Amino acid sequence: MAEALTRAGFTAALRGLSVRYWDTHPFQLRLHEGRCTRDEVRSWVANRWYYQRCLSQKNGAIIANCPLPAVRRRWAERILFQDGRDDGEGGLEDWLVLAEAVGLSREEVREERHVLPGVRFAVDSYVHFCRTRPWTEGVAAGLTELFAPGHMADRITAWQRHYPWIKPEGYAYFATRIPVVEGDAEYTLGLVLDHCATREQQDRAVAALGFKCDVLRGMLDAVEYAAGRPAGVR
Ligand SMILES: O=C(O)c1cc(C(=O)O)c2c(n1)C(=O)C(=O)c1cc(C(=O)O)[nH]c1-2
Repeated sequence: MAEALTRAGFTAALRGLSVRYWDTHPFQLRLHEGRCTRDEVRSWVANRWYYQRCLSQKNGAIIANCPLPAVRRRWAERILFQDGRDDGEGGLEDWLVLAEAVGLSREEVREERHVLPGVRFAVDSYVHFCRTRPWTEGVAAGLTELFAPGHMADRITAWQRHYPWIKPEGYAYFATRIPVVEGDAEYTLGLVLDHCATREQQDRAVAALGFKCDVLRGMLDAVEYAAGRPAGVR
């Protein structure tokens, strides 16, 4: 087996996957350039709901697979972030506010009426991955958060410029998430660097992050394919 990478080398291998992140996907480019219709913006929001609503289940799976109390304790904060401490609080609630701000009803989003098969398959495979792989790989898959903050900030600027019809309260999710995501990503990177010591573990962590990039891009492939096609003939 090849020698383990240095911390710097391993970090560079993980960060190098930024080229596979979803910020350069054709749908994402169109969305940020203001070339999406209202229905396409709504489709992105309604489909992304499925990802949001599965995050706590995949985080629960990582916790279930992790034998370290300190890691479990910290990871549990992510579940509270999405689910809130009570009904009507947390990231999922903020996502429903975003849904309403783009003209969707809570019911149609919650009932997953617009969730496309490809999005379901991609997100379900992420949850399955975190259930069945060692916790270090589940954690490494979450490292797309290293690439997310700039992209999320660009999204707010682009949407405000190009889609003035979106109600401003819709941005609450991103406003709350952006300051948290950087800290989360740095913590996660430290965990992966500390706990993936052999070359084999390091390679698996890089592969996990690559897999996660595919999950995100797979979601957008489905949304882009469905764009402009009436339901029923997709
Ligand atoms: O808006 C985005 O572009 C974006 C991307 C990602 C990501 O890269 O997976 C996450 C989020 N947002 C996010 O809000 C979030 O809570 C989140 C959790 C995770 C994860 O894999 O655990 N990714 C992301």
